[in-house]
Amino acid sequence: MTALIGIIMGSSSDWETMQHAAQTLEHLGIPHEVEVISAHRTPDKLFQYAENAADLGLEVIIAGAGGAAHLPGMTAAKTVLPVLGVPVQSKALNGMDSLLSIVQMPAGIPVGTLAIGKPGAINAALLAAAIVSNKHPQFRAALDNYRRQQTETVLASPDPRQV
Ligand SMILES: Nc1c(C(=O)O)ncn1[C@@H]1O[C@H](COP(=O)(O)O)[C@@H](O)[C@H]1O
Repeated sequence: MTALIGIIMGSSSDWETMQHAAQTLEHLGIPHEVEVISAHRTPDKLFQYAENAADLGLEVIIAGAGGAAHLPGMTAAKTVLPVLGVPVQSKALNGMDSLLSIVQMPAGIPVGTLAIGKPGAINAALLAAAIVSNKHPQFRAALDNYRRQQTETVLASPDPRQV
């Protein structure tokens, strides 16, 4: 099966965060691809990627970027595929800049914005998995299993006063 989910990020320095999206999809067994693409530094590559994404079989795009994080919004401007934005934690402003520049899209061009950093990257993958499961229900079992394991881990956790 070709990749159903595309993970893109503004810089290879975002990989530390975005690897958690890739690892989550790996764990769920959902075909995905990863690329570094920047709306600022490689605008032509971004336009080409977003315009061709649906034809190449992608069903959801996860876009992570930090600082002036225009990548998710510009991707959404060039495709009607669902775009999930992950604000990468920036050094200067702790990711508030990333968050606000991704979440405050004008009406008409939606980006589903997740939390800053690793939790956002993991949840973007889980949400993308839920979206593709509508068309590919075989992945739903993996999602159910992920939830079950999580619940079991919490229920099995020791009394925090003894740790
Ligand atoms: N926000 C964007 C975009 C974009 O939105 O197109 N391209 C790169 N960047 C961000 O710049 C930060 C610093 O990048 P470098 O580490 O390469 O200097 C990264 O978090 C990246 O996502």
